[in-house]
Amino acid sequence: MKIALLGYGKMGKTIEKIAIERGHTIVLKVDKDDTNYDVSQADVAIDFSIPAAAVNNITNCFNANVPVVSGTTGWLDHYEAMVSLCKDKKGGFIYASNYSLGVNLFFEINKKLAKMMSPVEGYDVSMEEIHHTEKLDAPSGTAITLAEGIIENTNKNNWKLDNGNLDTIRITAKRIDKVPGTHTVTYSSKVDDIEIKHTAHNRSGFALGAVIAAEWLKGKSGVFSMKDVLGL
Ligand SMILES: NC(=O)C1=CN([C@@H]2O[C@H](COP(=O)(O)OP(=O)(O)OC[C@H]3O[C@@H](n4cnc5c(N)ncnc54)[C@H](OP(=O)(O)O)[C@@H]3O)[C@@H](O)[C@H]2O)C=CC1
Ligand SMILES: O=C(O)C1=N[C@H](C(=O)O)C[C@H](O)C1
Repeated sequence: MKIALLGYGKMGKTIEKIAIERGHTIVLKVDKDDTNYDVSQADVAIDFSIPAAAVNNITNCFNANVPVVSGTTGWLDHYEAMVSLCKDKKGGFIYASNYSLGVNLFFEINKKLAKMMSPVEGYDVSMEEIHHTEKLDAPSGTAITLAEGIIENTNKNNWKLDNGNLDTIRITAKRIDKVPGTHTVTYSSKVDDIEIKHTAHNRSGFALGAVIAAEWLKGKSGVFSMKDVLGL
């Protein structure tokens, strides 16, 4: 399969390695200030760039009729606009805040735990995410997905960074050199804590998931999620 890499930083380079190991060819690498590229030669594009570039890169893929796997976080105010554009152009689109199999299982555990905790009195839910110091967005996309999973299944109606009250989920974002990504959801009462935690040891899980998503998306049109790819 011919893959275009939109964004060639830490993730772009890890994805390249795994894609080549799985027999794919990288036909295009796009990095900073490279806005006049031609993606049409690719079977699938994979965007892991920066929040300010994601919308333009995804739009270019729809215009060139190339399905796109979007991993960049921090641009989700424009998600519905990209879904509409995808439908108008009959494109193929997957966005996931986190492509790793482990985190996608963790998302499901999080929703089940939220459902169990919802009727139980005396517990307050909060979240912590820890990432490397180069990360541009906070809270992480993964933390937002976890918060949405809790909101769907409890009486919490929003999340807040570094703040929270009875109705909201407090998310704390920490930046520590080199940390690939750690997410902890804690239900705290006066007598105990219940915690679930996912720790990424490196970026390979994210990258493998993105390549598997690209293999799955090739030749498809529509808007999909990692639940579709993994059959969860
Ligand atoms: N969904 C998931 O599973 C995961 C998502 N991510 C997300 O992926 C994104 C990238 O992460 P990471 O690789 O660690 O970040 P990096 O900063 O290492 O890489 C981003 C790259 O994009 C480049 N870039 C800047 N402008 C553009 C542009 N217009 N078009 C294409 N590329 C551009 C940057 O260049 P320069 O440095 O020169 O500005 C940089 O090389 C982040 O949003 C991160 O949150 C990360 C891991 C997993
Ligand atoms: O920027 C990162 O590194 C990561 N970003 C994603 C996010 O915002 O959730 C996924 C992963 O945690 C690594």
